[in-house]
Amino acid sequence: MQQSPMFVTNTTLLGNKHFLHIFHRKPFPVRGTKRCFNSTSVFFMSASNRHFFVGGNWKCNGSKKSIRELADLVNGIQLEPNSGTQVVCAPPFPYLDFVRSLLKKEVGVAAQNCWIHGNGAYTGEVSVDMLLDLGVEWVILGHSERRHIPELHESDETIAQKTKRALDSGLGVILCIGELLQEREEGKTLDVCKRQLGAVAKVVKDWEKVVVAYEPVWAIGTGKVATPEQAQEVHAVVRKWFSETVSPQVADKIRIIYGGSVNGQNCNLLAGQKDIDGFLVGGASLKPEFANIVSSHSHSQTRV
Ligand SMILES: O=C(CO)COP(=O)(O)O
Repeated sequence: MQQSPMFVTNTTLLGNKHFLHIFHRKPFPVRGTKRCFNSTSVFFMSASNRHFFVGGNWKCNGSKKSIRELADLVNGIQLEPNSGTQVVCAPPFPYLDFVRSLLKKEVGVAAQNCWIHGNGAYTGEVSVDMLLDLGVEWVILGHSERRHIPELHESDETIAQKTKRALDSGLGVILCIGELLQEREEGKTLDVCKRQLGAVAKVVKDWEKVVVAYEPVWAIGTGKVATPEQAQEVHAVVRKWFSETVSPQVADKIRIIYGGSVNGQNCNLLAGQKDIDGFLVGGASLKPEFANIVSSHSHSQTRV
């Protein structure tokens, strides 16, 4: 005889993440057993209420045709109800307006850079006011390509001033930090990250609209992803730095996301780490696997 379905739920805390466990009776009891439940565990909220954040950094890629296709792909991603996951796409400057008009409103748009000053006689630059005028909500600052490509070579101080200008005007900032391979090999990873953050902390007091992206330079575009343990170690130190240097409240609230060769395969393990609150994705954000990365927080510890 078929039994009526029965659901039992409870919740547990793993790391900083709450899981809802749903036990459902199998349609037919296994012979000789009375207990016959399958269980499904579903991640539903960070204990600290940090919503998962996934940014797609499209870098210097795209055409009107390919960007239209990519926007269709992003619009097709089903954001899990109540997950609070935030998705933001960062196209090159000339496509910002086009992308804002194509993407559904739940998906944010970020610029990949902004000018350090306001409007004026600055040939070739794009001001924060212009970004706001286009409905852009975020800007990526301090990306390693802007710090380290010799023709660009932005300093910690320049990045800090840009961050201040963007925040003062009401934009959110995805602030990238991270060490070069040589710096990692010399054991300087944590010092480099703290130095880069420290420059910003000198001029920024309100961190409400900042997401920190830890992007080890050796992992960017190389296929050499940091292990979940390597990333978690740095994220934990960064959070501790916020607690000691800014405040425990900011440390608890601020999203620290990981970037560097994230793809549809490695995202779940990374997303399961206590202090990894999302991703900044380069190459894989141009492909269908971006959808897997967006939903990785809910699969990071799912057991069926
Ligand atoms: O630079 C990155 C995101 O900003 C990461 O790039 P990849 O994901 O291509 O390694």
